[in-house]
Amino acid sequence: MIIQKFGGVAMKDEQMRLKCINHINDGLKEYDRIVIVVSAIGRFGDPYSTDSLLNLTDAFASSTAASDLAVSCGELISAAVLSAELARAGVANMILHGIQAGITTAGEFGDGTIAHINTTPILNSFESTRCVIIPGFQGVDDNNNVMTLGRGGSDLTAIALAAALHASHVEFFKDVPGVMTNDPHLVENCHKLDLLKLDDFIHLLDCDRPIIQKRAALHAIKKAIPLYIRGIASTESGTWITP
Ligand SMILES: Nc1ncnc2c1ncn2[C@@H]1O[C@H](COP(=O)(O)OP(=O)(O)O)[C@@H](O)[C@H]1O
Ligand SMILES: N[C@@H](CC(=O)OP(=O)(O)O)C(=O)O
Repeated sequence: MIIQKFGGVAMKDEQMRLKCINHINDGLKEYDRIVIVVSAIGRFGDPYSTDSLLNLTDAFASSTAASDLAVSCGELISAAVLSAELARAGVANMILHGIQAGITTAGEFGDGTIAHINTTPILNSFESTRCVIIPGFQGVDDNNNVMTLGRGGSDLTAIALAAALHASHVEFFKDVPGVMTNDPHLVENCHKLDLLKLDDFIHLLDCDRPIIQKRAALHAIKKAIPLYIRGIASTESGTWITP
């Protein structure tokens, strides 16, 4: 089993999602079961992106629980869109969301942590499909309230699921060909790294827009989960990050 994570940029429009579907089909050729973790579609300004949902009303400042419920819908919409487009492409799949996904959170609304993952619903789903989609960035707390995991939290969803399900690794699909020596959108003449240790990777995440969420990478270190970061639009090999 592998986990494939598609972020907001990979999911941003139908053309990009066709690339996601190709990567999912490639994954299904090689692995018997795939868990797909998706983030909300697009970035600020796109209607169902996390930032757009966060800005629906200033009143969210008065209820972080209400804010989390609204913002979590971005990942639900994204999961539903990908599920339908996969089905249209002939790829059988199933979505597990909310309480169905078995992800229990703790902590504060807007910045929760994953306290526990009950893998039974996902494992049961694999009896009828090889492809399970989980909306990232969220879980439900002990009172069944939806709670989000902090910005970039779909990365944590993906890595925590890999640990709980004993997946072989997590694949991330990005708008860059892999992990570079620096953020290529900020620094010229960076080059791609082929192989990296998690302990060295963590130092590349102390920036405004890290390639994956630092909290997620720390979880990968704790649980010894290999990561593979590659370009959504390229066939060239990406970066392996190993424990
Ligand atoms: N060392 C790095 N190598 C490559 N990209 C980096 C690096 N550091 C930061 N980035 C940034 O990470 C971005 C990809 O992450 P992000 O946009 O969060 O993806 P996603 O949509 O999957 O969440 C790149 O566009 C790049 O600007
Ligand atoms: N959509 C959430 C969670 C996330 O991880 O998104 P992305 O994978 O697009 O960075 C956010 O913007 O914070």
